[in-house]
Amino acid sequence: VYSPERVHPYEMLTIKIWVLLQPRTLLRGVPRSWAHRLASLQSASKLPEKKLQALLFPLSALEGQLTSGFSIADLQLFEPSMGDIARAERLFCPSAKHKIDYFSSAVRMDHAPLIRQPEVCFIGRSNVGKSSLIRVLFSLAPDVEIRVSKTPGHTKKMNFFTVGKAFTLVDMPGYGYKAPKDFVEMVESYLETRRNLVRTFLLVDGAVGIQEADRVAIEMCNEFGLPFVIVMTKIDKSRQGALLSNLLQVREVIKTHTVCCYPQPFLASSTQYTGVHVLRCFIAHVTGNLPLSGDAEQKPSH
Ligand SMILES: Nc1nc2c(ncn2[C@@H]2O[C@H](COP(=O)(O)OP(=O)(O)OP(=O)(O)O)[C@@H](O)[C@H]2O)c(=O)[nH]1
Ligand SMILES: [Mg+2]
Repeated sequence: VYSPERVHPYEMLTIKIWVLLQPRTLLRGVPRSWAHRLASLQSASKLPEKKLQALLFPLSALEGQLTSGFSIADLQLFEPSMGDIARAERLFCPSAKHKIDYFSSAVRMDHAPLIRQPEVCFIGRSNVGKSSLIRVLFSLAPDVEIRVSKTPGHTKKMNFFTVGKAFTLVDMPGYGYKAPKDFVEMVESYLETRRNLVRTFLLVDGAVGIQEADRVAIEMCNEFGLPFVIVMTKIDKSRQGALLSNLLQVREVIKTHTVCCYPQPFLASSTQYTGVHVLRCFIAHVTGNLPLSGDAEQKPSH
């Protein structure tokens, strides 16, 4: 899995976390050659503390830009420890007993696989970066093929991926511009009827904020009583000022127009890997695969 040519430089962070935290505990059960390779790659992962913090918790990096009267602490509710992050990473790492794989696709609900394990799905406008984010979430399982494209409307079906027996993740076609014709029939009925759906990730472009089509999607989540969470994507492309004002807009919408939305928006960049590790941890947590240690558990997590 960890062939050096295939590992993104920021994925080294995972390795760093693993090796720096309890190597004996965490690497127990990992094949010897693999453990050696991890250790030898560790030297390549010397991220300075501040950069590490910004990479893991991008909200914190915005702290300095905020006006008085508003603090990131009000917003950043999900703060897993490094140990939690490391444990979540293991779930995203395939092994002989824990296969991470594409499972099937569906264009209608009666074609959706009958899987009982907890499920999360990714929705958002076409081109917002759903498939790209899923691809980096699965970067520790490089054999899982996820197609992304510059052209909006690329993902045409609901694509199901299984993460061992732990959970399923669904990549959805986008809404808005170039949405597939059967989008409503496909995605709305999925959201309305899928019993094992434990969390919906609604992706919003960090550079443009919540658009009209997103408001419709939020309304739909409210109507179906779905627990959902907003993820702001492509934050590497967004100017800090724009990102900040869009973040405040998202926060306001969550406060005033949502019923079951997680109060914290997440920030992510699929090219820089920003926010990806914490998202893995959040997914592991909401699918019931990761009881959190310490502080994070005491914070609200509806
Ligand atoms: N700079 C930057 N580009 C991104 C990021 N995420 C996605 N992109 C680009 O945005 C484009 C669309 O990405 P996709 O992941 O295919 O978007 P999608 O939401 O799955 O789109 P549909 O399947 O058409 O609904 C691609 O050209 C990606 O390379 C990001 O975090 N940063
Ligand atoms: Mg897609």
